[in-house]
Amino acid sequence: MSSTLIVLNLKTYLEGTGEGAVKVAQACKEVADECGIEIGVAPQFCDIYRVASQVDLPVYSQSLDPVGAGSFTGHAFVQSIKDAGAVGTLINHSECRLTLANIDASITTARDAALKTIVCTNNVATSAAAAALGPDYVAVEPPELIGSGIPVSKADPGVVTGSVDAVKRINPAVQVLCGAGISKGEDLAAALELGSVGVLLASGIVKAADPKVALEDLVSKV
Ligand SMILES: O=C[C@H](O)COP(=O)(O)O
Repeated sequence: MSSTLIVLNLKTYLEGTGEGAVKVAQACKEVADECGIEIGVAPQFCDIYRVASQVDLPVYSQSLDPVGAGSFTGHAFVQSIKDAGAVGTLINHSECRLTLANIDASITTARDAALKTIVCTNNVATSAAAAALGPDYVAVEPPELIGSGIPVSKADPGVVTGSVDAVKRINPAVQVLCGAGISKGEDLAAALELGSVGVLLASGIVKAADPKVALEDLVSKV
């Protein structure tokens, strides 16, 4: 496996009782095995167990709450997420924003449970701030490009290179992903050329007529 990472966020695109998530995860696994690039998937909370127990690939939670065991209602508890089979979590996705203090607490909560952390950011300044908190990855995604089909690597390359430079300066152990509008092989290739180690993406693959064909295109130029 290369050190490139692709994380496919299923958001709330798929209805049903998890069969759709398993099917897309299976496509991710097959393409990952074919191309040697790590591909993870972030399903709905209630699908984590089903996906992780049926498909051998890295499963991420779409978020978590920094609460422990006990008197907490309506929260995404880290131990349940981990026991369901997740290996990591997104934090502060632009569709699930947190305060700085909660980002910090979520990273600590995930790290204490040995879950990998991907903190989403919206610009260079927030990428720098996130890097200071020491997650495994910062994923920079300009919100206006999310779901647009216009790839960040083409529309706003500066936010990727700026985030890579800022993160490297502040905490070289943190790796940078980028996302928003990524769907094609040329988008992933450009993202890597800009210095990121991979991509966080969703609609271009999940909404494709055939997600496996879309994934094969995505990895075709690296
Ligand atoms: O989590 C994924 C990002 O929000 C990107 O979404 P998108 O690929 O649909 O633009």
